[in-house]
Amino acid sequence: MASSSSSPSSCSRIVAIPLTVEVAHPKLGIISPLLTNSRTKVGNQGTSTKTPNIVPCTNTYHLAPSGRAGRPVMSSSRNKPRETIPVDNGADGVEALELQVGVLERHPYSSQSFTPMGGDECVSYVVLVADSDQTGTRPDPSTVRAFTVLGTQGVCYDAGLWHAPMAVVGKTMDFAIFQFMNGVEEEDCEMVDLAEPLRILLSAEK
Ligand SMILES: NC(=O)N[C@@H](O)C(=O)O
Repeated sequence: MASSSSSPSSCSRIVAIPLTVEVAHPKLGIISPLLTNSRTKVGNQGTSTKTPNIVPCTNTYHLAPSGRAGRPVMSSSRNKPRETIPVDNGADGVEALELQVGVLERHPYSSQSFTPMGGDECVSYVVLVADSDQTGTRPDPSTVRAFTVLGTQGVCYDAGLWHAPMAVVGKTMDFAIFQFMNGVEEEDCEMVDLAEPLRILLSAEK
């Protein structure tokens, strides 16, 4: 996993908002059976509804410098909660939580999807995404957007979208992760250490 540092702009808190299709970044997909469309079909003898192609499964390893092909990889992942800091959010005196994020990553040639296993309707993890800066090689911290995500929602980072490593809050979460990989470290994942951590404000509500 290749990493380098990036100097973000001055660091104020970023408020995380609930993830919905209306507010999601164009390259951030949501995986949920509640998101149906004209392609949704009834199946399994009428016991299921199935919606195909809900998020991209991008593989552009043919563009990778090594020329090594990407192959589909399905992983399981158990994630412990990240440390959060109780803070006064200054608005109505309600205690909130602050999550600090010091690293952003991207998968230049593959989408990456996280599908919870056994999640519930509580806020269960935090997703951060950012666009690249003008060089195209670093995240632009001024574009960071933060979302709280329910344990019943999965997410998909499309190829090249900068994002924080999985940040579970509350209780341990299990995910199935789907992506393409070719085994070349810097082509599978680029990681950037931020000069100062991003401070994400989470509501203390469940
Ligand atoms: N995206 C993220 O949380 N990390 C992944 O790159 C991984 O390999 O787990």
